[in-house]
Amino acid sequence: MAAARVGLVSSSFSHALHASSSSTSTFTVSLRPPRLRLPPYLPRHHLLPTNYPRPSSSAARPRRLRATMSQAAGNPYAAELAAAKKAVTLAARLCQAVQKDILQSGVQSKADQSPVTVADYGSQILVSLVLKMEAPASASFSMVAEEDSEELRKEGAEEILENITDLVNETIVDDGTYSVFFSKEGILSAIDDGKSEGGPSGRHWVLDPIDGTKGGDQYAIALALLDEGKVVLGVLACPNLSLGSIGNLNGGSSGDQVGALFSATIGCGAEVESLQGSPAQKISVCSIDNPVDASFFESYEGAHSLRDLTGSIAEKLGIQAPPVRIDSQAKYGAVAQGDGAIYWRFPHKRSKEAVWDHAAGSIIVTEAGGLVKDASGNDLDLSKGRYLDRDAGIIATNKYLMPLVVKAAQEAMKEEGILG
Ligand SMILES: Nc1ncnc2c1ncn2[C@@H]1O[C@H](COP(=O)(O)O)[C@@H](OP(=O)(O)O)[C@H]1O
Ligand SMILES: [Mg+2]
Ligand SMILES: [Mg+2]
Ligand SMILES: [Mg+2]
Repeated sequence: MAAARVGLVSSSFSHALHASSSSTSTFTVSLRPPRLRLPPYLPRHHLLPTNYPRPSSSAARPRRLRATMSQAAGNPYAAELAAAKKAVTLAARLCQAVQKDILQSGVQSKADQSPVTVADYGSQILVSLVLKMEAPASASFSMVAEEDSEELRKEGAEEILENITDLVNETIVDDGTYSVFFSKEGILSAIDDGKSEGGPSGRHWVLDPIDGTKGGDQYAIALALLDEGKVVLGVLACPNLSLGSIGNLNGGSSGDQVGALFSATIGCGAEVESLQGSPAQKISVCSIDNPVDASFFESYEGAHSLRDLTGSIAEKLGIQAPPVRIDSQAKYGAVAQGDGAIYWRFPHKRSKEAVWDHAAGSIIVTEAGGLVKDASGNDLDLSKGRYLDRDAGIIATNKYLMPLVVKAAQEAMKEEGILG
């Protein structure tokens, strides 16, 4: 089989195929796709049609969705947006192939004891591949991504590495866009494409390959582009989130499409479409201005946010509706489309918040007309490297509620001794 080893700098497959050898190569381009089969314990095309519970307050009903033209018209980042959508859609396909329970069989523990799975690694590799193949200016490719190859290079990780390699190659063959084959070394090297430190100058992709690894039903593949220190686009693939039941507060009907793709580009608004490719719909945050009518989202995982504190903030605001707890940045998507009024997180300690946990979600909310601030009411600064430099807590809501929520949060934090 003829094959050319190439670096990931080509903007098209045909270009890549004719590229000369490079010692920095991370994958092999083959003239004939390899014949690969998923291991039997990794079933394909199996979806969990789950939905998060809808807020019970009728005032939290969102505005009707409006069909819009694609964000391509007049969008200076149209090419990057198209590449980002393609990247997370392909990664979502891999994630769907590896369902949660099966996914746990390939679980690795990171140094901080948080889990990372074959799907986290696989998703990160596919996003990096698609961005390098599709996005312009890929010669200066920089990506700040959550995972690295350290655990996979350790003794005992051979089987997991083999599973990831098979899974990634199988997904690429199934998709059919790229005739690319990853070796095990290529897999390790592609994961480490995400080691950039980001920062205030130049362009950096920011990726959470699976947000919500350790959680309930919801997870997201979250990808954003940072340009000169500002988030300029974000896409959020939520494979288990239902579309089409937005006005139905009792949850989705069996006819609902499952799999949502949120996207936003700076100055162009925010949209949602089906992961299977329905026309995009413009979205906007709700216009509730009385907190009594508001509902709020917070982490499904109790360890990720101080529930005593958020209970006290909710009480100060007079919020009647019970908390809606879901995993991942799907919460940002839910606020952006007006499913609820507020998303907040107040970590237990002043733990570091990673840029990939907020970059995509925050621009989707701000482009939907909302605000995203820290607990002191300051804008988030995602240009400080891999972690946010912020005051305790993150709040996403509309412009009416933000000052009220910040005030209540400050008071509650003082009472709890969290602020001096
Ligand atoms: N103790 C903790 N406090 C705050 N956040 C935490 C945490 N442990 C993990 N996280 C972060 O919370 C994210 C999930 O967000 P949420 O709580 O909104 O579902 C995780 O993303 P990953 O699943 O990508 O690791 C992880 O970055
Ligand atoms: Mg993680
Ligand atoms: Mg995350
Ligand atoms: Mg993650």
